[in-house]
Amino acid sequence: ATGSAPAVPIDERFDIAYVTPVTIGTPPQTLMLDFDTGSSDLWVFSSHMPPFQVRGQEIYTPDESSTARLLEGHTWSIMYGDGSASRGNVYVDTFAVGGLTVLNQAVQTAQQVSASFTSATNIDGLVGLGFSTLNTVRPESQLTFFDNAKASLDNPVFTADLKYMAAGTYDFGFIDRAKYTGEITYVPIDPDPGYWIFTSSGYAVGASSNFSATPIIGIADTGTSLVYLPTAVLTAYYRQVQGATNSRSYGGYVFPCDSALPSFTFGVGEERFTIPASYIRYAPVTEGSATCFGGLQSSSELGINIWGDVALKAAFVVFDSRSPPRIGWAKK
Ligand SMILES: Cc1c(C=O)c(-c2nnc3c4c(C[n+]5cc6c(C)n(C)c(C)c6c(Cl)n5)n(C)c(C)c4cnn23)c(C)n1C
Repeated sequence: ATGSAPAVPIDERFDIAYVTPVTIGTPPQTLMLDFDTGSSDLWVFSSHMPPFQVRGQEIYTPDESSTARLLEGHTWSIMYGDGSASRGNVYVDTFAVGGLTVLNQAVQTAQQVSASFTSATNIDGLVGLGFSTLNTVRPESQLTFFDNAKASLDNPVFTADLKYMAAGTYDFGFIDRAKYTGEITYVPIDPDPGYWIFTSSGYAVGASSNFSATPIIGIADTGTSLVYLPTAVLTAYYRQVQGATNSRSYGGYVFPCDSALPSFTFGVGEERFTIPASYIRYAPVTEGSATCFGGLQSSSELGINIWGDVALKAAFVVFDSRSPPRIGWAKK
């Protein structure tokens, strides 16, 4: 089996997050979920939430699904890198995305979500595509939809073709030759931490003329908007940007929106991927401001580097869960 589904930006002005249509239950209930390689819980806004926490999101109502079964005594609770959080109980039900159907998928129903989820009116929940070891359901952790689907897929892979200010695609079980050019460069993944962790071979500010061959260990994370890199890399980049400062009040590097920006190049093995300046001129710090927030930010407080959507949009990325798992990057 194979599947293919769109990854649609939730906001038409900036690439904040991408959502993908899925159906859950019988008859099918359609929700728009954020497919996130940085986590491993499939959770949804649900009829178990207090109504004031729901602001326009679609909700999953297990009582209206003839195939929903409560997973007695199981609960979950998750906190994300931006401090947002959610928790609740667990059902198993039929889950379908892009022509793929998984029977008895663990669907984590929210009972509580933090304010930032309530205000994200276009996100009805998340689908974790990380390794199932990260799943937070207790007492027995659950498998991701991809792990449940894997045996029936033509190949144990999924690919991300995210786009700047446009709908991209998640493909499952196959690698679409029409979505990339040249060859795919594969590098090993360390699955132990549960993330898609790989080592980038280095970076260059601007085109890859002055490439600095320094290993950068980071996670490929479709659920994170920006790129978080070591301070040394960031100072090298923002040194080239007129008026750039690391603002405590805005919580990161900002610069005048009309400043000239270099592109940013990162290495995967011998291959070089360039993030255009337009992706790094991420968004005005507030509506209409002449100060812009950078798409490259510091990972110094995070303990891990994160290649979020700003980087993933610059490539076609293959998440290959053969043994041992590996990640592939190609130009497009
Ligand atoms: C260590 C880390 C992150 C690691 O993941 C991270 C981050 N970056 N985007 C997101 C997340 C998103 C994507 N996302 C980003 C958004 C931004 C930047 N803004 C202004 C809004 C309104 C957003 C929404 Cl609704 N959604 N979602 C849906 C969730 C649950 C996220 C959790 N963390 N997160 C941050 C900000 N930091 C510091």
